Amino acid sequence: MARSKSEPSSNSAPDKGAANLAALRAQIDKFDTSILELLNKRAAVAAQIGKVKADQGEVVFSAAREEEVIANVLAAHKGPLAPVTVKAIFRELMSGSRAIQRQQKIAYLGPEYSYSHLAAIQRFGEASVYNRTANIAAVFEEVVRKHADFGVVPLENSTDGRVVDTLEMFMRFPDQVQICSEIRLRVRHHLLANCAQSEVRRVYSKEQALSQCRNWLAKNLPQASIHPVSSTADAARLVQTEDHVAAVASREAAVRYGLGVVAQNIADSPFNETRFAVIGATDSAKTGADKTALMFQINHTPGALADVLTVFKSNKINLTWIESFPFREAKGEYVFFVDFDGHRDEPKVKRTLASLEELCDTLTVLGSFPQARAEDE
Ligand SMILES: O=C(O)C(=O)C[C@]1(C(=O)O)C=C[C@@H](O)C=C1
Repeated sequence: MARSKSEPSSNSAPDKGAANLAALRAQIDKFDTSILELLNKRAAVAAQIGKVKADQGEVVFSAAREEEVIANVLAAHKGPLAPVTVKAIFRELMSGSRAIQRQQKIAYLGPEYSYSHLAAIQRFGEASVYNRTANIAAVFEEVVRKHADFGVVPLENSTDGRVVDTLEMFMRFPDQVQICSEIRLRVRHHLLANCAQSEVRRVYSKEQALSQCRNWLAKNLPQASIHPVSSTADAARLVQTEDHVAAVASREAAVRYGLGVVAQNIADSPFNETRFAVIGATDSAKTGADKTALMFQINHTPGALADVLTVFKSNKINLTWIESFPFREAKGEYVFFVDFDGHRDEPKVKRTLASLEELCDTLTVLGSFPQARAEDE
């Protein structure tokens, strides 16, 4: 039968396109097989490293080595993949290596899909086991009792400042945990609901998240009442059970609880980041781009803090964080928390610590650890 003019012939453009697509996909399939083979070869080497570490009584997670791996691959990377993608792939690979060596248990402040949980997943990947706790004290207790290998605790938020519960626990367990890694998590608040924005009558979230979105909520949801709850993830859970309600929470919480993202990035300040500490039994080896965290007390005399700061200045040490915190056991006394650039194994840091020992009533090195990159660095 004669082909009508409108019928595509076998070598028409759509057919060519389909053949092209099939050929390109065949190339991808071939690459995937080669990549998989290489990934499993890498994992087999990681398994051997695991045996060496077990023989030497070394811990599985090496924050310093993981930073080195990421730095190496980013330095060799030429695109077209985005660097964040490369970073995520290699973080996940190392999560898989650790799981082969010995599955790591990570304690975090719950519930699931809280920002602490997201920070923990960012550092430890999908192949770790996560234990959620009801409060920050319990994260420390899990690590101290060795029920968890590591704990993830929030230190400070760019809008709300320090996290009091965490600082208090460092005071309560001064020599029993060490900071081995830090995590910088961009906090992105969204309005989650299963109804239209105009139908929302109540908004739930954690106090801090509500305060970080106060102007947006007043302008865009004037009809809704605001209700603080224990966490952003809990707020998302509540939206599942009530009508005409919304939560301020993460995109991950929307996925977990099957909610729509009604409005994106609703925080009043465009930059919102929380810095977390990873606590464990030991701190981290030197990488060349490290930080050290200290906690100290000084006597109550004029100029005592200035003397301490002079020690940092004369050793050319850059402070990155300082907090004073009232000491519950003695009225009017303060404990200071300081972070600075450098590792406690560097000579100038050793000199600084020796001078501080002389000046301070108590001095605790909370740990040296690699400086965290921002999420998009
Ligand atoms: O180099 C090591 O110590 C390893 O165990 C290997 C490896 C990796 O997969 O590259 C895995 C886990 C460590 O935290 C660091 C790196």
